[in-house]
Amino acid sequence: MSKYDDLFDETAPGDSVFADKAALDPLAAPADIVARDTQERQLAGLLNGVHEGYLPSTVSIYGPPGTGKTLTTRRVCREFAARIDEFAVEYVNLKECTTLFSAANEILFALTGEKLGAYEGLDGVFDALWDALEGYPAWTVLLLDEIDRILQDSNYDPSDFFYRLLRGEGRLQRDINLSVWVISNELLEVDLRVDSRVNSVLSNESVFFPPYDRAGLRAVLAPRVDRAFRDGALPDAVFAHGVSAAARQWGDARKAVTLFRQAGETAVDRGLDAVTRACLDENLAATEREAVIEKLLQLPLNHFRVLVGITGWSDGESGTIKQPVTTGEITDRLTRARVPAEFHLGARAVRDIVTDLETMGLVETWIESRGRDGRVKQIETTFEPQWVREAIDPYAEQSAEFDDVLVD
Ligand SMILES: Nc1ncnc2c1ncn2[C@@H]1O[C@H](COP(=O)(O)OP(=O)(O)OP(=O)(O)O)[C@@H](O)[C@H]1O
Repeated sequence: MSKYDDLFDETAPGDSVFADKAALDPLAAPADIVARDTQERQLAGLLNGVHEGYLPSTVSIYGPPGTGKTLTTRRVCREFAARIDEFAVEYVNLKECTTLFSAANEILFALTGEKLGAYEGLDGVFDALWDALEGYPAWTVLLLDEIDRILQDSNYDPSDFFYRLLRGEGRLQRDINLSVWVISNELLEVDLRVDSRVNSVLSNESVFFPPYDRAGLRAVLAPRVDRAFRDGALPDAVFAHGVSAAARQWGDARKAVTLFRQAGETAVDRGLDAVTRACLDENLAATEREAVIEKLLQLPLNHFRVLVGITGWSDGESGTIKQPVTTGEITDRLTRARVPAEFHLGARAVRDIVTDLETMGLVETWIESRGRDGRVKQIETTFEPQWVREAIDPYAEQSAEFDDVLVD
């Protein structure tokens, strides 16, 4: 017997709690969309404008992650297109597009199945877009997902790009009815920091997707866990406990689905025939850690540095990370590293960044009175401070400048 026979034997699902684990894959589209009735109605109302000869130039679909924005909007638009011949919808995910040229090309690809070479430039791609849209039904909705990536383009101004898409010559000349729906975490104008010229051509139409509450998550999860687990492998009380915790912590359907899958895997690892509260609690902590680290990796460099400063002190005896700290301690920690002048952060900049971090929910602050020494601001992370240290390596890997400012 080779070692692989043993390996596969050992990891084979014996008495698994799962009946159909794929039901807990957040990428798998559910048969029905539940708990988003208000949003489905709003979207349908907007689309029905077609019957009156009007679609808004833009619609901002916004809300926190995992609240069903993409799923619901795509589904409602697709169902409408299936019923109305003069209407078409195209969905474009721009997550890989860090330049406006590549974003325009990706849109072109969705419409025509082809991309243009770089030598054609942005003008060439826009011309091709209008050409393609001429062959489209009278009304077209372009759904743009994860558009915030294009803010990174230093060659073009995103506002310009948007202005062209909404008011471009080619579009006006050919009288093309294009409605651009942007899916993102924030309102379109906030997310893209559009200038006043673009702001004046946005339609102010928006559909907000709030985090799911307990009832919402229960509705989303119930049909999935029903399929995913064997009879009796997820007791009602354990299900209710997981739903409440997920609603309290995130209100995010994707994370909630993942939580139940991981809890099931923990039960299998431990040879249990049912998922327990402990299986859920353990994974709640792990999912929380992953979510925080993911958030830390998205932070601008100085914000991340200040967090490194906030968690950069150890308590002498125990060696654990000292919390809370003062603004003075943070600046002190940051200036200890050998940092080139252009990266210096003064006390005032640190204070501003701490305020930002507080708004983002990453730190908490309060004022402590120290008698004759006056009042001192105390700062600590709202999560396990060790997670900042765990984020340092992955942050450094993705940031060319981080090595210059690393606090040693
Ligand atoms: N109302 C719902 N009914 C059924 N499943 C849902 C619902 N909402 C979300 N889900 C599940 O959660 C996953 C994530 O949803 P979706 O991609 O629509 O979120 P999102 O709000 O667009 O998130 P992000 O901002 O992170 O892109 C979906 O693929 C689906 O599995």
